[in-house]
Order: sequence, then structure tokens, then C-alpha cells
Amino acid sequence: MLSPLPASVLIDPRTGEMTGRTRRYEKRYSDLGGLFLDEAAFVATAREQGDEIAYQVDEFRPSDRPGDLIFGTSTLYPGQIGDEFIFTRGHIHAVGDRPEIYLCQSGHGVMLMELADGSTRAEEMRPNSLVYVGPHWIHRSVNVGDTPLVTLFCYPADAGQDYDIIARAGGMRDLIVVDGAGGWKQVPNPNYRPRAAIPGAD
Ligand SMILES: O=P(O)(O)OC[C@H]1O[C@](O)(CO)[C@@H](O)[C@@H]1O
Ligand SMILES: [Fe+2]
Repeated sequence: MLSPLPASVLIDPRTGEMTGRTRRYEKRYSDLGGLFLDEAAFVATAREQGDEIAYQVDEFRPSDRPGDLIFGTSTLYPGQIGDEFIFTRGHIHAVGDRPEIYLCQSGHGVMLMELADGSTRAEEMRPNSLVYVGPHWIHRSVNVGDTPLVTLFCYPADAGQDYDIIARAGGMRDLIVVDGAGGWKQVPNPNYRPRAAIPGAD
């Protein structure tokens, strides 16, 4: 099998636009149902802004083969649903031991991470902060600022994504919410069900 050719792309750190990408996909507010604690606030937002893009991903995917790397940018627009800051769906890699790095290009965010046993870490992201998401960590980006949060990501090409691990636990263990003083805080999610208590949980 032929190896992918070397490649280079150009990234706009403010918008996340990656010239030379192999794919772009967009998630609209209407795609994010069931993810936020305040369902009434979500329904109201989706009614008004359902067609608006919540985040978009530009990626460069040379192949899906082990040993290769997928990289790209994610641009998460600012917003709140009730007290919660807007976030990406979040996932664990389908091949669970595959890690990922995120390098913040612009904006202000939090990388919220969680292990299947409920251990949690939240790492703040500012331009040039780099977050290493170790193997087996569920991860979700949260925009806690008022400008787009642009991150550059890179992960093994055979990693894949499992989105269901969050849904099965009623969400992530913690929420990132407004603190009432212009910042953010991390609070427990009242809907979270520890995975050990879920029949068949990993
Ligand atoms: O895949 P999600 O959880 O919707 O979030 C998108 C982000 O995660 C990635 O899938 C990378 O793991 C990127 O495409 C992007 O940073
Ligand atoms: Fe990932």
C-alpha cells in the first residue's frame, strides 16, 4: 500500500480556517439536543438559532491507517445554554488507548476530561496552551470566552470516536458553568450516573 504523501496546510489562528483541508464538517445547535442540563433553555435556543453553526471542524486525514495521524482545527463559537457554556459533543476514542493533543490557537476554553471511573480533569486553554489528552480520557472542549475557541488537534488515524459513553452516564460528571463574576466554574452534574452503577458499563 502506498504511503500518504507529505503535505502542508495553512491555518488561520483566529477563524480556524485550514487551507488544504481534506474535509470540513459543521455541527449546528439543532445537532446538540439532549447534551445540556437545561433542556428548556436548549429548546428555546434551538428554536431561535437551530440552523446556526455551534462548531466546525477542518481536518486533514491522510488515511485511517494505524501509524498515520489526523490533524485539524476545531472552531467552537461562543454561547451558553442556561448556565452552561457551549461545548463539543465529546467522546472517547473508539480505540481507547489512543491519545490526542490540542494546541489552543485563539479564544478562551476548558478541556474537560474524564475517565470511565469518573476521575475528572479540567485544563484551561488560552492561546498557545497545549493539552495532552492521555489514553482512555473522555474529552470535550468548552468555550468559556466570548470569541471563537480555535484549537489545533492531532490524534492517531485509527482512533475513531465513541460518543455514546457520555450519553450512557447521563452526561459528563461535571459541568462548566458561569460563576456569576464573568468567569467559569466546575460543578457536579446532577444527572450523572457513575458508570460502575450502569449494567454493562465499561
Ligand atoms: O468530535 P466532537 O466531540 O464532536 O468534537 C470535535 C472535536 O474532536 C475531534 O473529533 C478530534 O478528536 C475534532 O474533530 C474536534 O476537535
Ligand atoms: Fe478525540
